[in-house]
Amino acid sequence: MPYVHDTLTRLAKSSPAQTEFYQATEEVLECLRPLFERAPHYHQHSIIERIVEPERQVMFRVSWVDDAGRVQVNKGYRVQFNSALGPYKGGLRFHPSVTSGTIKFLGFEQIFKNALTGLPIGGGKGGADFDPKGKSDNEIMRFCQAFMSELYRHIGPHTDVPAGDIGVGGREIGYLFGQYKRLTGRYEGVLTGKGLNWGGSLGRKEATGYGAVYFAENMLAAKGEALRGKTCLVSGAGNVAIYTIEKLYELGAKPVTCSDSKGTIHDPSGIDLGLLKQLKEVQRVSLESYLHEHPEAHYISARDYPQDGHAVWRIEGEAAFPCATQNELTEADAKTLLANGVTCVSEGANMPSTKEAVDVFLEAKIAYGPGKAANAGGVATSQLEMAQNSSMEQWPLEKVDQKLKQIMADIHRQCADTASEFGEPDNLVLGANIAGFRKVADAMIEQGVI
Ligand SMILES: NC(=O)C1=CN([C@@H]2O[C@H](COP(=O)(O)OP(=O)(O)OC[C@H]3O[C@@H](n4cnc5c(N)ncnc54)[C@H](OP(=O)(O)O)[C@@H]3O)[C@@H](O)[C@H]2O)C=CC1
Ligand SMILES: N=C(CCC(=O)O)C(=O)O
Repeated sequence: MPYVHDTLTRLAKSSPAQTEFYQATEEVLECLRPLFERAPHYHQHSIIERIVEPERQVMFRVSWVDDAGRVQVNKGYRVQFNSALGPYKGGLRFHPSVTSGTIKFLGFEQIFKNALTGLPIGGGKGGADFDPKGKSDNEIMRFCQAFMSELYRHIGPHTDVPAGDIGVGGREIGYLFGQYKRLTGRYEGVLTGKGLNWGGSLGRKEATGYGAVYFAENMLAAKGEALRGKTCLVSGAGNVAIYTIEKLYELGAKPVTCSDSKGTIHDPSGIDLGLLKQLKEVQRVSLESYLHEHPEAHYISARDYPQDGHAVWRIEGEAAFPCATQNELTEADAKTLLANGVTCVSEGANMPSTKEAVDVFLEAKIAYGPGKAANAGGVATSQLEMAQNSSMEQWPLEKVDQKLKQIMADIHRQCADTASEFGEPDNLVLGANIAGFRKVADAMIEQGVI
């Protein structure tokens, strides 16, 4: 299929440093080969040449003053990747590792993730190389105000609606929203993840983690199994990890790990969720403090991680939920997980498994849910927040959670049905990529060459 090969070759040449973006596009395009053999019209419309190019990207300087009175400068980004299905929708990531390539990979994944939700939202993403760690609330506020002082020109409730991601939680959304309102004079649903008493949706904070667990439950149900009684491995200790752990407990599973950039906690009796929330949502401290209350737990410092992987995946468990960051789960980790008896992996993070790790999971035909399907509960509930904002309502939590459960079941069904349609019933990566792509590509064709 020269079409796919030529596009990938051109991408590799045009953006050699954007390895994560290339990784994300290579996975999708390789999955599309059987589709293009059945439906050559996508080639005639040059769809993949178009879909791998963002409709728009902005990069901007963010200057702000720290508490010591020093001027700081950061790079800000927003990629408005594809609006065939609706206004651009995707998070903002504040992390020192953010580059334009990071934002492009996240924005590209978002296109197909948002398509799978069945909701009218396109794909976008943004962020900055700003490190929130160790910053005072006032410094976070001044950075968010400076960041939004440029971003507001490019977003709106019917144009582009950002939300949270790594380093951007409720606090940051509040400061961003306040600055948007000050600059535009408009109170509107331009950000999601807002405060519950000023336009936020009940259930949004929990949605990504809850959704990843619902997706795992759907995958296991298809195999006549369930999470109840299973020992579960979770990475990360932020928004997605915390609420993944919360829902695992609710379904009768036992999450025994969590991790941050400094190390991993393994608590064989089960992670103390209340303590984890206190450490991470209130005190914003390292996981090492977990030991003060639970000296019987084990702490593995990041300095002692295996060379070829991460400590969390070397611990015994039955189901794994990577909820930290991209490429956190290597081929060696995947092989160890399988050897330890893991039969279910549901990705809360975006692209947490390396290509080689994905191949190991697919080869083993375990219940493997790729991030663009398994972690779509966050963006789906963000769209539910947009719907509430536009009708000036706030729905009860039960209604939001019921919709979330149904959306995750629908996503699983689409992925499973499409995988079977193309002869690989256990390959939800294939199913997710083809099902998401078809929706976007068909809309692009109907909307003309733009
Ligand atoms: N928030 C959302 O709505 C959604 C988020 N996601 C994805 O989920 C993942 C987690 O996001 P979220 O929970 O929101 O972010 P948070 O900032 O709340 O938490 C991120 C967690 O991952 C850890 N982490 C981040 N980067 C690294 C790294 N390079 N090495 C080791 N640990 C790391 C952080 O540790 P530390 O604090 O030490 O840096 C922290 O514990 C990301 O991949 C994100 O893109 C996907 C869908 C929706
Ligand atoms: N960070 C998110 C959430 C995006 C959103 O809620 O608009 C993601 O889907 O990766």
